[in-house]
Amino acid sequence: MKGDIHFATGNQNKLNEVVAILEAGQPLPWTIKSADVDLPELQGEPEDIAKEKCRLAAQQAGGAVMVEDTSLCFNAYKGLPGPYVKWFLQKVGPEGLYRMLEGFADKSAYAQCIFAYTPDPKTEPLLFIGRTHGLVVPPRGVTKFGWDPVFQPEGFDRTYAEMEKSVKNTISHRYRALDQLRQYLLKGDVQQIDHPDVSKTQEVVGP
Ligand SMILES: O=P(O)(O)OP(=O)(O)OP(=O)(O)OC[C@H]1O[C@@H](n2cnc3c(O)ncnc32)[C@H](O)[C@@H]1O
Ligand SMILES: [Mg+2]
Repeated sequence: MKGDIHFATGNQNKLNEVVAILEAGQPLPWTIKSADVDLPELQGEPEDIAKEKCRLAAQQAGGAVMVEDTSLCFNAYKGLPGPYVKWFLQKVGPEGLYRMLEGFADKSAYAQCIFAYTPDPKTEPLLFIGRTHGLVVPPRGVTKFGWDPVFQPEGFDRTYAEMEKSVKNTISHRYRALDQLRQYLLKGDVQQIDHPDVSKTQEVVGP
């Protein structure tokens, strides 16, 4: 076993999906622990946000850290709301997100997840990007996780909210990004400095 990687997030739904995706695939020789560190909502390009979030999390947590930042990008809006979807969702809800596209013929969008990983607080984070293309539709399904009821992935007649979790977790933006990070960790010669200093950590996936 190679040690711990802290997944820093304040979002329980993300954590649940990350655990389910990792448990369904090839086991990692690391223990993934959740770290409840306080992360700011940064602004800028999604890649820069993920990198900076990872640097800040690594400073707080010490040791190896992964974070992710998720965007929902409307093609009619040239990629917005993108990383700012959290605020739009909070103010107008899933229905309001759909209604933002009412005046547009193009309802296409993509969900994007960027994982950023660093083996220690001094190393530049690496990025792993996953996208799932689809349509923004009137909300269908139970609202359990964010904008799931308004996103219908390409090739499906169901929204993320109407799918079994096990199906979402094999085609989602999060799965696609996390699978690349998993491949990297399994192949890569990852240096590990093991000095976690997070008060609220919890083991979620063991080797
Ligand atoms: O602590 P962090 O990891 O940053 O968690 P967060 O909830 O702040 O998440 P983001 O900053 O990445 O903002 C993404 C927004 O999109 C939502 N979201 C993320 N992944 C989603 C998914 O797979 N399906 C639906 N909504 C999702 C999430 O609830 C947020 O409102
Ligand atoms: Mg956030």
